[in-house]
Amino acid sequence: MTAPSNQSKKISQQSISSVSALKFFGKKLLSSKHETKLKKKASLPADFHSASAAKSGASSSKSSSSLKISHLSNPFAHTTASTCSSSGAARIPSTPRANGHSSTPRNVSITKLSNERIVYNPYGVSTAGTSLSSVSTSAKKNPDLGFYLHDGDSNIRMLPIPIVDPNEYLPDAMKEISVQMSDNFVFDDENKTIGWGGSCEVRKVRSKFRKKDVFALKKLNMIYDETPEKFYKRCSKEFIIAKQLSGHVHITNTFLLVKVPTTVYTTRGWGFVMELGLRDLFAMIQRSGWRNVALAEKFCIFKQVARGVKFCHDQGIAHRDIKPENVLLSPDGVCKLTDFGISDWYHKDPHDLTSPVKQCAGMIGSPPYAPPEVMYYDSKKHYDPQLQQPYDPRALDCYGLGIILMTLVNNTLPFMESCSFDSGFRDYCSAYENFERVHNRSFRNRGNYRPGPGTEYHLARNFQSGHAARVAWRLADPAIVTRYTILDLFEDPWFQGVETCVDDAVDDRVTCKKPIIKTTTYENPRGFHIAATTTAAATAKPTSNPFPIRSMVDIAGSSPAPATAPPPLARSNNSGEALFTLCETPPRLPDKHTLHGKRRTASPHRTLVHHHLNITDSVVGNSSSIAPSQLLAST
Ligand SMILES: Nc1ncnc2c1ncn2[C@@H]1O[C@H](COP(=O)(O)OP(=O)(O)OP(=O)(O)O)[C@@H](O)[C@H]1O
Repeated sequence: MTAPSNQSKKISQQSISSVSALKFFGKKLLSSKHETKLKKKASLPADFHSASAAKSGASSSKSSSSLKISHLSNPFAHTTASTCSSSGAARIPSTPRANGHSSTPRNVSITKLSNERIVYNPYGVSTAGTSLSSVSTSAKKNPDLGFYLHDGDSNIRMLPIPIVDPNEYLPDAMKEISVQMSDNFVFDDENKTIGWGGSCEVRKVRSKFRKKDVFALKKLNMIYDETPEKFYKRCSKEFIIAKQLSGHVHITNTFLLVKVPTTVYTTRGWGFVMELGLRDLFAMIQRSGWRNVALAEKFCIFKQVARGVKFCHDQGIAHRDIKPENVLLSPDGVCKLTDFGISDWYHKDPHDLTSPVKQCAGMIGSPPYAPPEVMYYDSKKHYDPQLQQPYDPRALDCYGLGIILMTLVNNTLPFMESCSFDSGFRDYCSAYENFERVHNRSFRNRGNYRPGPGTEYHLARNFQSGHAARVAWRLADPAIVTRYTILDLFEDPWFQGVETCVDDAVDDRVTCKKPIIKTTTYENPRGFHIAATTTAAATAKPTSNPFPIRSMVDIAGSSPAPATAPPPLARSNNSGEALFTLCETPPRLPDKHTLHGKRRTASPHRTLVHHHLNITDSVVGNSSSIAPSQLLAST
């Protein structure tokens, strides 16, 4: 791996000799309409790419690099408008929601909320002097959440007590009988952060009832001026999408949305209990040994990621932040998409997959993987507003796939940004047009499967196959109208012929270990804990749900019910006898019944033997418990 201190010399606009910078430049884009505050707090110098490159390697954790977009200001506002802008302003739900529900006082509060700006701060602290550059390198590497504990300062981003019950924000089908993390899980003794991102910290948690069952807890943090209400909406939307997609072999399973208590490990808030990934794809590519990985294995990884993207699109969801950091490798070596923080339903009516596609506007995604139509919204570039046209969010995912394929094969990013200010991108565009003009005039035509560019083209040189190069270039077509769609990709004969070591027909719900849920604790208005024993009968979803029946979109677009309204979910056994007992501390419950305690079945769906994990191990050493971000920090 390239040493961080050398990176500034090696990274140039034209070529990047190491993907170590990738994480740094893989920052999420900020909506141009919401960048005023960020400019003040996290402005990057004009010579950012060259001058900051050295720092980038040293601070390559996601938390130091990512600039979360501000479209999350009203993430649940699904309107009938054709534009699903990434900017909060464009997402004000002034029009009725697609489900036709009329305005309620809740809508009023949403409208008010959506006028507030969210500006991303990787550390969740919104002090006037805070900027990315002002955060110490050590803090970037290992953000210490200890300072969140100082609740007296209004700038400190800590959720007010009481933390809202996640069930209040979830559709009925996703409500859980247990929402307290500590009911069923304990933090791993290792006390290590295994990953972090713009608004989260990921730690290992263990089942209280079967210690060898380890999961990831993605503890979610508030960002900048985010209100608790916005926080809850943003996080529940991410959870709903992640949960909707769970069960596919190439999607990281997200099991529960839970309340996390303040402990020595972290501060109170919400968190996702997820399937634990071994490391992310970025951590693999970043290692020097990646260069020796056989092309067949790289193509296999690419195909797995593409299957994950296709599944998202088939479900009516655009991921919108496809990049190697958001691909986790399972302990079995299976590639799984994660991080649905800026994903969205892309149909006008999310429930109707035949309804028209919602167009997006604004900057979404992460620069090396974000296509030109997105980069036009970068206000710093001062593009003609005429170029800022609404775009199909699925095309963003396809472009990201193309850049991932180029990166996997070339062992480096093709260029920093897909815009005319980047000479590497300009060269790529020239090469693209040249190839089309000189070698294959119908290159961009649908159904043209003649070989793509060959060794004479810089960004096709290492493919060793004109067909593989064709797929990469067609996905990363700078022109959105001719770019491969996910269906085009799956029809491509070369892509179809790529062998994978994973059978995507396997239902991950069968193979993936799910957490055991045995204890349920609620706080009643008198402050007592109400602990419930889950029995076989109680494992069924509640029939007498105290929450009104609301659709996913309904919940997403509305404020939570008033704190006093919903009583805890009632449970009863077969005879109708209540299973709740009042006690001051939750009792330990007998290890008899489980909610999700299916045993993992046999093998991890291998059809062909590849060695992703062996490669990783040989490349990174015996580090199965080390998170990608730690690897980055330690190199
Ligand atoms: N289930 C998991 N198992 C293991 N590691 C994980 C898991 N989820 C996330 N990570 C690690 O934590 C990192 C951050 O997670 P994630 O991308 O979900 O956070 P985020 O805040 O949404 O990031 P971003 O800054 O891109 O928005 C990932 O890149 C990965 O390395």
